[in-house]
Amino acid sequence: MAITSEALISVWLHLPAILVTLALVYFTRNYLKPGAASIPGPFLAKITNLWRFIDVANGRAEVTLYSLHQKHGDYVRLGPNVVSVRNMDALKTIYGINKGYQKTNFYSVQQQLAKGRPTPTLFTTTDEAFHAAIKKPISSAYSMSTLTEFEPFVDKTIHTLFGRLDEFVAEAKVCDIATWLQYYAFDVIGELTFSKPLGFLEKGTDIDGIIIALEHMLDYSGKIGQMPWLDYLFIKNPLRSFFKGGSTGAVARFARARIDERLNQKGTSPMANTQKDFLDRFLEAKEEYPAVVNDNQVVSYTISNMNAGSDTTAISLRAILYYTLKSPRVSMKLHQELTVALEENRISLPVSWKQSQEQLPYLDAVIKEALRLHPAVGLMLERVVPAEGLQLPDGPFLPAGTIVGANPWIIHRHQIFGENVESFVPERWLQMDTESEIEFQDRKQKMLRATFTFGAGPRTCIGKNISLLEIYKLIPSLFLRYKIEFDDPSAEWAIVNAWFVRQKNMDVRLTLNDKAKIGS
Ligand code: HEM
Repeated sequence: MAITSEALISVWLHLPAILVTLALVYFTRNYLKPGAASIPGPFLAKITNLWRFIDVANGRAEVTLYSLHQKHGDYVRLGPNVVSVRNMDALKTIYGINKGYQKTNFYSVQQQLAKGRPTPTLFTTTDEAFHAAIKKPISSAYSMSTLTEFEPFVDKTIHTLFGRLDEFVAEAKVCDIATWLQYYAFDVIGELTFSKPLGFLEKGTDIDGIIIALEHMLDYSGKIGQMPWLDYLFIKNPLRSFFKGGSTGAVARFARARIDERLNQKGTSPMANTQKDFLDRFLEAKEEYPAVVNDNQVVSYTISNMNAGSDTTAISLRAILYYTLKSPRVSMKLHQELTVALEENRISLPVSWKQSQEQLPYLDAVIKEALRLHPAVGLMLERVVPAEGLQLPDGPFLPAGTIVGANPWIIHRHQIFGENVESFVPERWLQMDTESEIEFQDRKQKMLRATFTFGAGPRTCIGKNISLLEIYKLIPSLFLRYKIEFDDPSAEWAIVNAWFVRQKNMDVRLTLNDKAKIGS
């Protein structure tokens, strides 16, 4: 007995020394992680993920990472076991088809709870077999060929947006266009998914707190995703689930309500009409693939649409508008292209998808350039190195389990894109006087291959065509209908990188361009 208490006292007396020794062992093991150990990076990042947690919490992680890559080259160590990659050949492997690189637990943190259980979606699942199974039944709904079927939904929302913006014109009021573009993006995705806008444009407000809930979810998962185990202390804490019922997400509530409505009004649903929305297509998938698609999976598809497709589109629209307005030269060139095309009846208002693709090459360059300079996603698209490991070109061998990936903000500033990569130069997407057609196509293909706006590989954005439809129709229509000027031309927008790099403070004044009459 006496011996036991003496031992306990001795441990107690030496506790600080024991803890310090354990911490030293832990940090040293982290520092010496095989493979990653020889990659440069901030000292603290080599011993703890707390470094990247704090960096992301500070809200401009893409800026830190860019300067680290400028300093260290193609590979930067961001955590004991985490490597940011800028080498294009390595990225071909990491995001290659059938290469076995799975998403990391960064994505599990984004899985919302339903009845206390995390529900993986198309976007957030880390299980590749499950991903393939749930993608197959619905991938055709997102194909290029369905775009024209979705176009009337987009037209409808553009009309509603213009109705609201006209009120700012009539009252000569300053318009916070960043917010109205977000309302547009949310209402379009509501229209496309449920044939029902979420009602943001009509009410001019954040209905049911959906936008703020999504913002909180992104703030949380951007940070916590750097140390995913923290999720089990906070949102996925079993005690919290027990006391709070364990369901998260205003978006999920909205989605479930719309699905219940649809199931209750069978026969009068848009399925009976010619215009099929996403929900119709998901319900068709349920009939065709009953073993994979049940009611919960239908809800999950709709949530993926809303969570992945609304903020990202709003951010892209804001970037296009901001950079264009900030450059009088670009504004003028774009304005000229649009007004000439309208006068010659080559385009209508709203501009159709087909017209935007065939008649407006400068618009295309402007959009590509804005999405290059400000991709919506601002953290690494993390993947886990599979069993065979990864030999980095001109770098070390990384063993299985190392977390690797690219941040679109870094790749988009690669020398492949030419000079002045920090500047907004749409012309880099057009043929130069000194360049033959073949040379131009070659250069353009290289830039397109290095474009990560919509991700890359088997987990690339399924909604890319849909968002391009929303963007390529709204932007030219907006510039045709309105003369848009910043209220304070010298003011800068405010940016926060919380996984998605959202912007605020874009006050503009609008005047009506009388020549551009909107069609029905
Ligand atoms: C400009 C707008 C958009 C941008 C910038 C964007 C960006 C991305 C990116 C970067 C990824 C890959 C994420 C990763 O690898 O970690 C992704 C995946 C995804 N996106 Fe988008 N997205 C946009 C619009 C949309 C829209 C409109 C929808 C739905 C209608 C959508 C649905 C999805 C889904 C479901 C995934 C997961 C795909 C999979 O893992 O198979 N996105 N998106």
